[in-house]
Amino acid sequence: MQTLAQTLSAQAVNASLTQLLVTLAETSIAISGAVRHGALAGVLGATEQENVQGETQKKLDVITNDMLKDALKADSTVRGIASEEEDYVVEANAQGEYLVSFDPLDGSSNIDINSLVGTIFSVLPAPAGEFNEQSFLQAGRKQVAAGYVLYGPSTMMALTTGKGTQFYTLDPDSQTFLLTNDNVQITPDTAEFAINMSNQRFWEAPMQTYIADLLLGKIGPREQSFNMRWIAAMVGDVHRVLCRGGIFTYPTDNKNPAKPFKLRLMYEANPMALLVEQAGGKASTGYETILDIQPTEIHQRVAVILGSANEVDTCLSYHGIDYSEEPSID
Ligand SMILES: O=P(O)(O)OC[C@H]1O[C@](O)(COP(=O)(O)O)[C@@H](O)[C@@H]1O
Ligand SMILES: [Mg+2]
Ligand SMILES: [Mg+2]
Repeated sequence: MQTLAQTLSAQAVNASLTQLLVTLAETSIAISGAVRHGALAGVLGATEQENVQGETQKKLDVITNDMLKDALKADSTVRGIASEEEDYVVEANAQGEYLVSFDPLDGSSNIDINSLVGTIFSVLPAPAGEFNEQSFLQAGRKQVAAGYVLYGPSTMMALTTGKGTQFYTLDPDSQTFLLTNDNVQITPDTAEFAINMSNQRFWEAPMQTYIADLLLGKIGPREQSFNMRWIAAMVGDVHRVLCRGGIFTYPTDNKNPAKPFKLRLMYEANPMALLVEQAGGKASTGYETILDIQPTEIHQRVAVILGSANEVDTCLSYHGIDYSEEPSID
């Protein structure tokens, strides 16, 4: 089986991007070790701190953020970083060619129940000149690489450098990632959806109607039964979609009108959207293709609808309807 470096070489990925991706892979192997030790290492539970988004930080949020920040600052290819757990962008090396945005621990509410968590990352080219937040504000389409590492029963990495999406599995003996799927393909059709149903009353009309039709199953307009899954870690839900198809959404809601979206564009939606598109799927907000959004700030949030291409299209067709005139779709 091919190693990560061998696969990147076969893809003609340049030396500096290869170096950066190896740094990310090696750091995630160290994170995998920290996660595995769980309660034995005293890394479970919350800190006293909040991040810039007002969320209480788990100990592992802080530990994994520091591991990635230290490793990336020490990598000469990195110009700067942006993280869910850092209020502001962090400058790294003046000569660095790349900007890395990351969610060091996705699904952190799962950590104390020993359930799925992961790390999500996005790599953008560093613009010439001054380094600041503005440097990161590039559409997701500009990403030169994106991926996640899932700390599950086995540790797996999904990665794209724009040449399809690949899966690697961490060999626990050699502590190296080995290529286990060189061409991930999302089935275009699906009978499985993922959404946090507890927010139903807060959704906009298009999502209310779309999900209601899925729930009607064979007696509804879709004339088929749909199953539901929700891991509460985007990294786990998107991994399932990449493995066996499905539609995943965290839609707009009005639970808190000041915060209509949950997922973060730069280090959750964009990298996942690139992985999904590179595997033949689609990713949208309902009104706009995620990878075409022009970001306005590093911690901004967006609605996300992604997965099997035909099912995403069906969901989007509900968003084209004027619900003030017509409350339901035939
Ligand atoms: O708890 P909810 O509302 O179901 O939200 C789950 C979503 O929140 C997230 O956990 C946010 O990620 P963080 O753990 O990095 O904050 C997503 O991964 C997941 O899809
Ligand atoms: Mg997250
Ligand atoms: Mg996180």
